[in-house]
Amino acid sequence: MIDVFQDAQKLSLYLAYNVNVDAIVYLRKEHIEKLIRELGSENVRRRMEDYPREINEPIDFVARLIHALKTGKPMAVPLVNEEMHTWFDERFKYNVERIGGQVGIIANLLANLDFKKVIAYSPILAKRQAQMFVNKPNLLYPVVENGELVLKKPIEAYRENDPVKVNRIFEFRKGTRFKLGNEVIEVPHSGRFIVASRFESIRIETKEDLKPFLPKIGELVDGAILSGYQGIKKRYSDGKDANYYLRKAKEDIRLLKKNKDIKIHVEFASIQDRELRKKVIYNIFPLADSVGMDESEIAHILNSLGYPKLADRIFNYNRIEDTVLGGKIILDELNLEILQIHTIYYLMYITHKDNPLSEDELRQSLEIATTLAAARASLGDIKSPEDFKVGLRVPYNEYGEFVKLRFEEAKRKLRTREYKIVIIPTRLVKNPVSTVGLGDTISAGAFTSYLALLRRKGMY
Ligand SMILES: Nc1ncnc2c1ncn2[C@@H]1O[C@H](COP(=O)(O)OP(=O)(O)O)[C@@H](O)[C@H]1O
Ligand SMILES: O=P(O)(O)OC[C@H]1O[C@](O)(CO)[C@@H](O)[C@@H]1O
Ligand SMILES: [Mg+2]
Repeated sequence: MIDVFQDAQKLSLYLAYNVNVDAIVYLRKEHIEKLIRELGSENVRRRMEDYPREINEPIDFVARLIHALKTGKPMAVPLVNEEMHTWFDERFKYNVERIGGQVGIIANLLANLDFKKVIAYSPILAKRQAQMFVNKPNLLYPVVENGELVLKKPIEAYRENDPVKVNRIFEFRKGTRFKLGNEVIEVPHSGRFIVASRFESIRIETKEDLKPFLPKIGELVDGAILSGYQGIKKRYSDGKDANYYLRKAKEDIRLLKKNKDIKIHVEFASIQDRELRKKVIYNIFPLADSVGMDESEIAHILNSLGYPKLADRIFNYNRIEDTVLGGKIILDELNLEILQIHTIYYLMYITHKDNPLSEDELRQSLEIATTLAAARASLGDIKSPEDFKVGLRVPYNEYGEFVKLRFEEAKRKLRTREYKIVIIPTRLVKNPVSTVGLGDTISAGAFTSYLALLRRKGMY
């Protein structure tokens, strides 16, 4: 496995579009009970039934937070009311502020793992975000100067007037118990609840000056990891809309592939609005080779594709058989080369039978992914390739054998002949430093090792 990891380090990657500041709160029982007291347990319960899909007022936040705590599922809900900044800041002291967004997290991870080159792009780059990137020669931000493409360290490329985007992350821990009225709730899994800022000023796009250089950037790298589409809004006050930005996003992928047929991984993230979610899936997935997502997200996607019952089963029971079935549907309907699903207890790849990698190789790639996540969960951050070993010391979760058994059962029940499907149990850290970004870490490890394995076989 180490040799595959070493081959992956030789790769160069392009990343776009989101770099945020994650302001993290470690949620305690007292925080939760105080919020419930402030807003009233009956009000919270009622709003939980309404299931608000964006945060406009405090009760929306508390309702969705409690829902996430009750299910123990990773969720993200957009914050659309800028006036709520003060409300949050008066109530929470942020324990940590660190780089966030798929680009921010994956850029620092790959740069610290000594990958050959990481070109990280975000349409906004304020000083605060630039300072959070690791300062290493292999992590660069693309700018256009005198009509030429120049790759600079983020700290030399930030723009004074760019907005800073702060997301609030609520880290919750398994076993936390609190009362909602007479109901005692115990959090079933550790995870994170993201309050994702969605404001007019931040557009998910490649700025016009850089756009003509995307084919050149494609030539410079071995693959691209794209994410951030979840930040597109339905409509903007200047008349632009989601269709406009998605058309631009499709153009970007075509340009990146224009001079060299690089593989594209799309890291999916929660999109609450059903219409928007559907648009992102139908516009972007068909242009991607590989897609990664967590268990809430696969359920959301299946809902959009018209499989609400299967979606509910996956969300509520996380059964392997259902995930295999759902994964096959997504792989086929959107015609992906490979789909990677990360859940609390297992990681899964689904590809078509003709994928050049063997099942054993696909498993190795997932092993690298979970090892990196375990290292990050143990240490908080991966600072050097040496940290990989820390992940290797984390044991598989206690349901490891059960996972394998259930998978064999699922394969017997379902038609799987036309596919290669592999599964591994996660190496699960009991008391993670934080969980936000572990999925991004898994997907970066999985996709880059997948590319490295293809390259070994002369297939890429
Ligand atoms: N304590 C932990 N130790 C190791 N891996 C973990 C731990 N908690 C979660 N993970 C892994 O991280 C994944 C989280 O992915 P995801 O929800 O996409 O997070 P994010 O979007 O914040 O990166 C889980 O599916 C699981 O595989
Ligand atoms: O959708 P947004 O606002 O770019 O935020 C994505 C969020 O997902 C993460 O990248 C984790 O996957 C967080 O670091 C970040 O806050
Ligand atoms: Mg994720």
